[in-house]
Amino acid sequence: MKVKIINSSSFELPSYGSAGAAGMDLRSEVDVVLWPGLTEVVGTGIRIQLPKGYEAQIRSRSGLASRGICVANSPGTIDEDYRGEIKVILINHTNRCHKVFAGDRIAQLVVAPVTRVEWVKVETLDDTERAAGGLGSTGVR
Ligand SMILES: O=c1ccn([C@H]2C[C@H](O)[C@@H](COP(=O)(O)OP(=O)(O)OP(=O)(O)O)O2)c(=O)[nH]1
Ligand SMILES: [Mg+2]
Repeated sequence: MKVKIINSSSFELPSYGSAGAAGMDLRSEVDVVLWPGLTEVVGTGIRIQLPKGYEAQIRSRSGLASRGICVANSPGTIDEDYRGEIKVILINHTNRCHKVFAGDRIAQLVVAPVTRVEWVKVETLDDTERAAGGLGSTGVR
């Protein structure tokens, strides 16, 4: 997949953390402080060109999420036609400041196929057993 490094040539590209990892770990390009309860948009220093028919999802790393540092819009959507810097919207759910240093792995990028549909306007939809039941209609436990 094509990647453009925005600033430094010694920049470490996102990489898979294990042989079977679904996501590549994204690194912060900057030092930044995440204030308690607030979001911060954090640059990763890369621009990418997704293969046709694919999107990328930005997801939290569980190790950080378990300590209250999450991707606010997880999964963030990177469109196939986006050519800007990949940015990670982090939120600090804790009551303390959290420091991110340049090079820290802050999120993960999962590349996934996209399905697109076209609308067909109708008057009725096929019946199902569920019908309009939702929001816990099958029970909560
Ligand atoms: O976490 C994210 C989410 C989005 N983007 C970039 C890539 C994506 O293709 C573009 C638009 O994202 P989205 O469609 O989620 O945001 P929007 O609020 O609908 O903005 P737009 O009007 O630009 O589509 O912003 C990021 O860099 N990080
Ligand atoms: Mg959009």
